[in-house]
Amino acid sequence: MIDLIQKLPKAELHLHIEGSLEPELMFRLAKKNQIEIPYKDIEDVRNAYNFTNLQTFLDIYYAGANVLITKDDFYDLTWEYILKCVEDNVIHTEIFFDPQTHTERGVPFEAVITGIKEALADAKEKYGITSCIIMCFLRHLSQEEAFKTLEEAMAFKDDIIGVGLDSSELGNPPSKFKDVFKTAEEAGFKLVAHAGEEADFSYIYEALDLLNINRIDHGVQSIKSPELMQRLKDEQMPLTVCPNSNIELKVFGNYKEHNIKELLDYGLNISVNSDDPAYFKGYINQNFINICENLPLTEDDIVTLVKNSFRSSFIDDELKATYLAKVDLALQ
Ligand SMILES: Nc1ncnc2[nH]cnc12
Ligand SMILES: [Zn+2]
Repeated sequence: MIDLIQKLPKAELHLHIEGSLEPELMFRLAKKNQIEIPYKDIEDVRNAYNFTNLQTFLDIYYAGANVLITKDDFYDLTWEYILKCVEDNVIHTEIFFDPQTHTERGVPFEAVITGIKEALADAKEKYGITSCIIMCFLRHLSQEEAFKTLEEAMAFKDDIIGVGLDSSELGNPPSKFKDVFKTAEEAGFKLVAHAGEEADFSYIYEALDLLNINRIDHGVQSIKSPELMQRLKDEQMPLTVCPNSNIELKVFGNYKEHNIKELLDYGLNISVNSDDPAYFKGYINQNFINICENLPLTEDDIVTLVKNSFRSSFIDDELKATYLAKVDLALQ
C-alpha cells in the first residue's frame, strides 16, 4: 500500500502555507529577522506541538508566523513546501495563505503574495508542478476587516483563484461573512470555507446555503446529519479531509476512530490533505499512510481519494483529464 501511495501522482487542495513552516526554517528566519521566539531549540519546538484543540494550535501557529517578514521569507517557505511536493509526488497544489496574519504586523500584502507566487512559478518551471493560490479570511476577525483584505487583494486578482475562511471556528459561523463572500463571488473568485471541523454540521449548511461555496474544508461533522450526508452525496460536494490534523487537534481520539472510510463508503467526494504539515507530523503521503494503517481502506479507495483530488481541483477540464490519465498510467 505504501508503494501505491508513493507512486500515485496527487493533488493537494487543503494546505496552509504558513502551516508548512518547519522549525528549522523558523529558527533561521527568527535569527535573520531578529524576532524572538519562545523556544530554545528544535526539540523544544516539537515538544510545544502538543495540542488539545484547534485554538491551542492556532495560538502557536500564529506565533510561528511572526518570523515571516520579507518577500524572500515567503519564497523560502513556499519553496520548502514545493520540495515536499516533489518527494510525495504532488503534481498540483492549491495553497491557502492568511494575509491578515501578516498585514496586521505591518508586512505588506505584496511581499506575501509575490514571495509565494515566485516560488510557485519556479516550481512550475523546475518540476512541472501546477498550482493555485487561495486567500483565506481569518474568521476570528470582523467581516469589515475581511472586506478590507478583499479590497487589497483586488490588485493581485489574477494571482488568486479563490477565497476561503479559516481560523477559530467555534463562535464564528459562516453567516458572519455572508456579505464579503457574496462580493468575492461577484468578483469571480472561487469560494471555499472551513466548516464542520470542530463546530457542528449547522456550520456546513451555512457555508453551503449562505456562502455558496464550491468546496468544504474538513466537513467531517457532516456524518451527524443523514439529511446533509445525502445532499453532499447528491451534489458530489468536495470535502477536503485532513486526517493528521483531525487527530492532532483531537477532533477524533485516534486514527481508528477517524470517519474518512465511512464518508467515502457513503459515496461522498473526499480527498486527503495535510492542512498544516509542519505542525501535524507529516505531509500528504504520511496522511495516507496513517489512515491506511488504521482503517480498512482498499487499494481502490486510495485510487478514488487520489482521483477525487484532481476532480475537485480548480484546474480546467483538459488538465484534469491529463492528470487523471497520469493516475491511470501510474497504476499500470
Ligand atoms: N485546521 C485549521 N482550521 C482552521 N484554521 C486553520 N488555519 C490553519 N489551519 C487551520
Ligand atoms: Zn485548514
